Amino acid sequence: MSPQPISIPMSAGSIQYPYAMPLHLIHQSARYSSAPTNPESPYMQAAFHQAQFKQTRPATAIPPHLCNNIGGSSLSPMGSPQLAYMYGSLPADMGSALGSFNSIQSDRTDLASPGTAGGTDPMNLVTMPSSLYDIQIPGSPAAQQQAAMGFRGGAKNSGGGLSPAPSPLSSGAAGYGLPTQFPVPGKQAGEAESMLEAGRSRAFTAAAGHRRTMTDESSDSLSNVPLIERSTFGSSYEADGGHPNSAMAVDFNAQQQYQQQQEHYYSLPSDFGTLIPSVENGDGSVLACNSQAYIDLISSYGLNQDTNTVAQAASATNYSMLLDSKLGGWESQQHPQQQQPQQLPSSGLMSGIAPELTQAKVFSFPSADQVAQALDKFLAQASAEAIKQHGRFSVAFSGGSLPATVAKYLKDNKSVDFSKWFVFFSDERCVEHTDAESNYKLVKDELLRHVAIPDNQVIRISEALVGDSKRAAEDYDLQMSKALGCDIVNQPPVIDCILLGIGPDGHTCSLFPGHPQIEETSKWVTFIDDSPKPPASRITLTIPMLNHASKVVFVVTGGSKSKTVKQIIDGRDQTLPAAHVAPTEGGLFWFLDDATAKDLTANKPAEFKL
Ligand SMILES: O=C(O)[C@H](O)[C@@H](O)[C@H](O)[C@H](O)COP(=O)(O)O
Repeated sequence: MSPQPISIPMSAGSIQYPYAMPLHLIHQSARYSSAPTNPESPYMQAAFHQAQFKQTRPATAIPPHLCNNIGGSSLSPMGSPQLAYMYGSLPADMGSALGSFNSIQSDRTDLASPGTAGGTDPMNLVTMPSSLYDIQIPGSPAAQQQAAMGFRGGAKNSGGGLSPAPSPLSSGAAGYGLPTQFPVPGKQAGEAESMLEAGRSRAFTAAAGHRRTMTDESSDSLSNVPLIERSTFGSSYEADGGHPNSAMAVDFNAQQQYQQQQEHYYSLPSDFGTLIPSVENGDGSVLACNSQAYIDLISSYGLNQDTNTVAQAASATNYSMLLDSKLGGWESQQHPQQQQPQQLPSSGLMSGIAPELTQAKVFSFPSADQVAQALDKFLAQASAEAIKQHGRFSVAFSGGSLPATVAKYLKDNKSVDFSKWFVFFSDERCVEHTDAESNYKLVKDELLRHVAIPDNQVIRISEALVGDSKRAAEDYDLQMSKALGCDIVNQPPVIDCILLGIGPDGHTCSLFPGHPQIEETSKWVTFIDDSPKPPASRITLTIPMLNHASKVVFVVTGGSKSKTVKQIIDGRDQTLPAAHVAPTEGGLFWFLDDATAKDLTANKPAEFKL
C-alpha cells in the first residue's frame, strides 16, 4: 500500500526552497527511520528540509569540524555528520541559526565534556533537533519540542524558542557546543582546535559505533527499506495532486533527477556513508568525498583531519563514490595519488584483462534427462540452504531450452518449499506476458503453474513498459531491488541462483558478443533493442549483477554448442560474453550432457555430488 501523503509540519515562516536532493541522501536519511512516512522522523524532516532548501547565494560549506561535533543521538542515530552535511552548505544568513543551535546543550550529565581525553561517553552527543531550520524560528513546533525536551543553553524566549546562549568557547572547553561564529579556517584558537580534534575523533568513533549498531538493529527492517515507498512516491506524488511541498514531490523529483543521472551515481556505504560527508557546491551540485578527498576538504579548512580514522573508515568499507555528473571532471581535480573509488566487480572487460575465473565446477551427464535429474537435486538443496540462511530462495531463469530442463523433475519435488521462492528473469523479451516469446510465459508453463510460488514473488517485466526497453530495464532494476530488500544504490542485489544458457555465439541472457551491454559495469539491469536473437528488444541482467550472485549455473545440452563451451571453459575466450560470468563471491557451475562436454580437455567434468 503506497504511503499516505506526508504533511511535514512546516513551521510558520520556515524556508521554502525547491530542491531535489540527490536520492541517495533521501534514501540514506529515510532508510533508518522507523517509518519512512513518519513526518516526525528526523530523517524525513532533514530530508524534507534539505529537499526544500536551495542555495540562493554562494554558500559557505559547513566546516567539517562543526558537523563532527554535532553528534547524533537516539533521535538521529545515523550520526548528525550526515544530517549536518545533508544540509550541505548554508547561506550566510543561516549561520546565525546554526549559531543558536550551537549553544544548545543536552541535559545528559553523562556527556563527556569536550576536550576530555576520550571522554566517558563516547557518544558525546548533542541531540539534533528535528529540523535545524525550525529551531531558529521562535515558537515553531520544533523549537517548542526542543524547549519541552528541556534543553539548557539559550534562555527560552516568549515564543518558546531558544535564543543563543553565550558562545561556549567563551566558557572554555567546559561548554559543549561550537563557536557561534563559523571559524575562519586556519585561524582557530588553540583551544577550539584541540576541542575540535577531540570532538571529531569521538564523533567518528561514536557514530561509527552507532552506525554498526544501527545496521545490526535495522538490518531486518532494511527489507522494507523505502524503495517500496520511494518507488511508489512517484505515483503518490501524482495522487498527491503534485503538491509542490509534499515529500513525495521532493522524492519524486529527486528520483527523477537521480534516475537521469543514475549512471553517474554510486552511493556512499551503508556504514560510513553517513560519515564520509557530501558537501554541496554553491550551484547545488553535490560533491561527495571519499577518504582522500575528505581529507583534502578538511585540510582546506586548515584543520589536520585525523587521517587514519577517515582512511581506515573509508578503506574499511567496500564503498564506491557518489559522483555528481554535474561536477564533470571532478575526478581530474583529485590528487594524482587519489585512490580511485572502488568499482563494482566488473567483467574485467574495461581493462581487457580476463577476470580470474571463479573455478567452475563442471558436471556432465550421459543425457539431458539426467542433467534435469541432477538439477532437481542441486536446486532443492540450494533452495533449502538459502531459506535456512535468509528465509527465501531467489532464482533467476533464462529463456530458451533451460526452463524445460530445469523444471522437468523439480516441478514435482515435494521437498522444496516453493512458498519461499522469489523468481526473477536473467533476461526477458519486451513483450506481453501472454506472448509466445515471453520468458515469463515459458517459465510459467514449465514450472510456475505446477508449484505454489506466491504470484507477487514472481518479478516480471512491467507490461506497461514493454514498448520502452530502457524504462522497462530501470523499472525491473527497482522491482528487483525492492523484492530483494536491498539498496539500489548501495550494492547490487544478491540473487541466490542465476540460471543461464548460452547461444552458439557465446551469448548468455541477452548479453551478445560485440554489443555494448557486456561493458555495463554500474547498472544491474540493462536493455538491448538490436538483439541478434529475436525478438530484438529485451532487458537483461548485467555482468556485475551476474557476478554478484551466490551461484551461477549454466545449463547446456544437445551437443550443438560443444565448441562454444570449450572456448568458454577451457579457452576463457573473452570475446564471448558467457566467459565474463565469474561470480566474485559465489559458485560457478556447468551442467552439461556428455555430447556438449566431449571437447573439454583443460577442465574435465567432475563427479556430480551435492
Ligand atoms: O531469452 C533468451 O533467449 C535466453 O535467455 C537466451 O540467452 C538463451 O538462454 C540462449 O539463447 C540459449 O537458448 P537455448 O538453450 O534454447 O539454446
